[in-house]
Amino acid sequence: MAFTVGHYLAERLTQIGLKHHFAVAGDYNLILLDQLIEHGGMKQIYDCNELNCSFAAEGYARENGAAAAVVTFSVGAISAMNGLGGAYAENLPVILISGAPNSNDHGSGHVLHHTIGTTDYNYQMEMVKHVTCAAESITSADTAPAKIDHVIRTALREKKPAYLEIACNVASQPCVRPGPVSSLLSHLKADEVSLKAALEESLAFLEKAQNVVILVGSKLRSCEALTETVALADKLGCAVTVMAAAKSFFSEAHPGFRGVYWGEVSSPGVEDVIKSADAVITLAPVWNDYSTVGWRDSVRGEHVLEVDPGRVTVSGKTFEGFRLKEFVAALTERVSSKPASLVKPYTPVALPVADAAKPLTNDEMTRQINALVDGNTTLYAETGDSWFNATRMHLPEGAKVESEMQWGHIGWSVPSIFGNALAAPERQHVLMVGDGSFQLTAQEVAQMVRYELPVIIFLINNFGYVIEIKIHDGPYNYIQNWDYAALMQVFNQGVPGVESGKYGLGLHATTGEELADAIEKAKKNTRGPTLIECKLDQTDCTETLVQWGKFVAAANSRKPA
Ligand SMILES: C/C(NCc1cnc(C)nc1N)=C(/S)[C@H](O)COP(=O)(O)OP(=O)(O)O
Ligand SMILES: [Mg+2]
Repeated sequence: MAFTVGHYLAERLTQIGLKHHFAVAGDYNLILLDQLIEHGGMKQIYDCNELNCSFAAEGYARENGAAAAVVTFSVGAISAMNGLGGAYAENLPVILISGAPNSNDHGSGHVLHHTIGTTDYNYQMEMVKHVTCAAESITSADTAPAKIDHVIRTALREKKPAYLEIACNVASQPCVRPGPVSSLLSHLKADEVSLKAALEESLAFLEKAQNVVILVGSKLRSCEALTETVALADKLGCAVTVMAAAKSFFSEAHPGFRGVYWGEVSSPGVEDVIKSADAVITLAPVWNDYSTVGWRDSVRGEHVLEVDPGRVTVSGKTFEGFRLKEFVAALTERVSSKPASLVKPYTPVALPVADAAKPLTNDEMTRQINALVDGNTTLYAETGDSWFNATRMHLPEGAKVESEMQWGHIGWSVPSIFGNALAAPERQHVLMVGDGSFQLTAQEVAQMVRYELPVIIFLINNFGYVIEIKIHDGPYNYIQNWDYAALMQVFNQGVPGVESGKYGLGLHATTGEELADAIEKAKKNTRGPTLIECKLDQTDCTETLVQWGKFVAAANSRKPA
């Protein structure tokens, strides 16, 4: 078997740790899909559409560190670009690979199908450059290795999505074989002078402080510094708080954990922990309109040691030329203990057990889901009140929470948890998704049925876009109601004569008792997803959402300057 361009790509993707890639077929990518299968290093997983394909890859990258999605030209890739926007916003190295027109067609004046009908097919490359850190077009085998290596190395180094388009007549062309993958995985060497200067300035800043607190931000995972952060917390012996989008990036079982900081809508007592500190170490935060509660609050200023990806700012000076993980490790070496901020004990707020026979409430649903979460659970929180429900949960050691608070594309969670479950089949996957979000990508549950993934889906049916209702109400926030649980009968149709792909389970829960019973059934359904449709009153949402929604609405309605 000749080694081809498609094999080279497959070899590199396998070398960086991919065991799967996601795809939607189209005539521009069929030969490439054959090459990827022929190579044998990864399982090819199919999605219902290219938006879901790109989000499934995003979810895979959350667990696996990187991912790849293969789509057809233009009609496929432009849909997938939405998922790339999400991967860019959430700092995830997803490689989008698009089949592309025959290399002989460029400059030929040919009008091709699936294009916008012009004779210049470059518009896709121009578009995708805005949501990637590297983008290359492969129209010949001899240039393929350098372009493939550049795109993969850049994506891994910058933790951002990247893009390749491969002409449909090139994927099966003979190609040289790749060398060691180490050249794609290496990082730039730190500037020791700058690192040392940043360290000295930071130590002097912390030496003067009494009440030191760490605030963990949402970019910390993509900086690969979660372990280093625990070591710093242990050495300082201080309080550690997390931002909502960084929920689970620091263990809530750690003695220093003190809750979620979110300005005025923080967990009880946490705002005071931050406000009473005379030194806050912020680790890779994102201060956007949502995390600042409508620009009302951020933790910045002279009392803050700002540690960002590749930059430290403290005492009026700024330093760069090293990775966050290198700085945190070096700081841990030299910093002295600062336990003053730990004086107050931390007791998470426990939700009361409701009367099981009464209509189901948001609090009771959240309480029961929290009880289901164990150290082996990955809990997905879709945009909506699910964010606030996840934020108020208390997590056991090892539990993970996935959210998308920067991009905030409703429906993201269904395909993303599908990809995440494929990356970590040994973990329990639990999804909290609202009725409005679910309607955008519901069909990807069929793939969970097909691949027999026992994802437990809490479909929160509060009859509309409640988060939007709280921000600004109008007729546009009300949607057609579905029988969501009944969808499983539709998806269980399976292929006649084929045993697999028929074990989805759909259940309704209108009381605490019904929900408890449904959860027990879901835990026993190991050969397919279980969707539990939780019916809630439309007015039943978290108080935090109501407060936060008001402030965000006020920010949105600022008069033009
Ligand atoms: C419509 C929209 N956001 C606007 C929006 C519209 N389109 C896309 C792709 N992404 C978005 N965030 C949002 S948050 C809805 O309240 C979600 O409704 P649902 O899933 O039902 O959750 P809640 O009821 O808890 O709000
Ligand atoms: Mg809703």
